[in-house]
This record gives sequence, structure tokens and C-alpha cells, in this order.
Amino acid sequence: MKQDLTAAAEEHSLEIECIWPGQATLGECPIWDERRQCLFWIDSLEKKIWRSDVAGAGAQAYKLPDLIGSIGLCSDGRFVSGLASGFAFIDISSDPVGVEWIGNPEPEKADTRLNDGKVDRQGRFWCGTMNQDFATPNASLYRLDPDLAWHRLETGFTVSNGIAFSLDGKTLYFSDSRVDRSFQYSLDPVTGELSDCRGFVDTTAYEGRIDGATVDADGNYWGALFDGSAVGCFTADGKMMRHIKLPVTCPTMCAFGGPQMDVLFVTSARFSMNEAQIAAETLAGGLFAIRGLGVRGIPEPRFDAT
Ligand SMILES: O=C(O)[C@H](O)[C@@H](O)[C@H](O)[C@H](O)CO
Repeated sequence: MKQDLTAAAEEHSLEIECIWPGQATLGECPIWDERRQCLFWIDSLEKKIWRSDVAGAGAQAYKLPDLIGSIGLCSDGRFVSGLASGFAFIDISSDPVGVEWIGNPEPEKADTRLNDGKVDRQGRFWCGTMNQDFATPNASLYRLDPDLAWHRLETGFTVSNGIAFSLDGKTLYFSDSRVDRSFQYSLDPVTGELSDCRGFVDTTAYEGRIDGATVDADGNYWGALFDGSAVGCFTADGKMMRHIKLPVTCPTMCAFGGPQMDVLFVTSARFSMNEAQIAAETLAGGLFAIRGLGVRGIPEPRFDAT
């Protein structure tokens, strides 16, 4: 029996707007670029990076040669990314888009691909794989360092998700979404080593499972609740503080942005829905902006190859 959140949850002063009703198959990875003052997000399965202004206007897509799991900002204006066949830099300033391959951490595994990823406070790119059957527990968590060497930190997951970092960079958040588990690790900011894996949010108490996530300027953790039609905000010790309902079943990832860093952008997906569900949920795959939260994010750190 899932917890009844209706009493604690409703927040009537919020404005929730679908700012891009573009029906992504698998929208993911919203990221605010404070230098360009624009929003980027991806459609993993349609092999695209999308860009728009803060209001979703002027949306344009950049076509990629491969499925894409995640992007992070680089200090040189490119993206560091987890593509299905490996880590790569992506340069959207050229046409066609420039792709500089870094390497495939799992060339021996035909059934996995890189999925959720994020740059940590020290500028390293963390990215986890997922099994494309969403079930076999042979996915791993990797750290790509500025010297472009990658390191496998953990293994045995189904779908890597929920990667985010505490403000002091000493905690890594992670979720294995298909088994509905979320964790915290102690992260040594200097060496990038992980230790002391412990349970974080008990998402089995709520509808949905933690997909993509971010940490706000107060140090609280915001996670998209895939199959739960909501985003949840959790304290650093795993207690749900806020639960914000969305008009789509499958929100996938959230990130703060906008000139004041006070808008929460949320991507969503439709790949897991059947035809009847898609017909009933026309906004599925859209990009949402939640305003009026009274919370800000902080700019994303950048990856800087040495
Ligand atoms: O089903 C789930 O539990 C997962 O959350 C996925 O569906 C994600 O969206 C994943 O990140 C795919 O890229």
C-alpha cells in the first residue's frame, strides 16, 4: 500500500506549465547553460539534443549519430556525454554536430548503454549504464576524469539513475530505478573514491521510482518520480518534503534554471506507454517548467579536459 500523499502534497500557488509540448520519446537531462542563458535537454531514443530559451521558445534540435543517455556542460562550450556506444564530446556549433569519441567503457557488453550522468563539483563526469532490457543487473557506475580515463566504481545495477551531488561535493546520490532503490555514497572530493553506500529514499513508499535528479541551493534533493506523475523533494536524510503532481505519468529528470535559477524544468517520456495511454496523455514527452517553488538551484559545474 503506497503512502497517501494528498494531504501533505498539494501546492496550489505553483505554476506548472508545459513549455514544450514536443512529445519526446524519452526526454531526459534538462540542463541550464548560464553562459548561453538557454536550456538544453535530450531525447535519448530519437538521438537528439534540444535547445530552447527559458520559456521553451525557439526550440531547435541537434541530431546525433547514436542514442544518448546524458550530457554535461564543458568549459569549452561543448558537451561531455554518455552515448550508447561510449563517452564522447559533442560540439553543436558545427553542422553536422561534431562528435569526438573518448571511449567505450563496456565494449564487451552488447546489452548495456550509458544512461544518467552528471558533472560533479570537482568537474568529473559521472555516468552509469543501464541494461537495455531494463532488468538484467549488469549495469555499472563510472567516473570520467578530466584526463579522460574512466573508472568503474560500482556494478550490479539494472538502470543507473538519480545521479546528483551534495553542495559540498562529499555525497553522491544514485538510484537504481528499475528495482526502485536509491542510495547515498560518501564521495572523496579529492580522489573521487566512493565509500559507505547506504539507503537514501525508500521510494517503495511512494508511487513511482526516482529517475533523474538534482540538488537545490539548500542542499535538498529533487527527483523525478517516473511512473509516479510527480517530482519529489527530499531532505539529505531521505525524508520527503514536497510532492508536486504533474500532468504526465513518466517525468524523467529535473533541473533548476532560468536567469534567477528558480525554475524547475522537468522532462518526460512516452516510450513505456501503450497507444491508449498516449492518446489519453497528450503532454507525455513534453518539457515542463515549475515556477513559484521559492527554491533556487546553483549553476552546473563544467567538465574541463586536461
Ligand atoms: O523505467 C525506469 O525506471 C527508468 O527510470 C527509465 O525509464 C528512465 O527514463 C531511464 O533513465 C531510461 O533512460
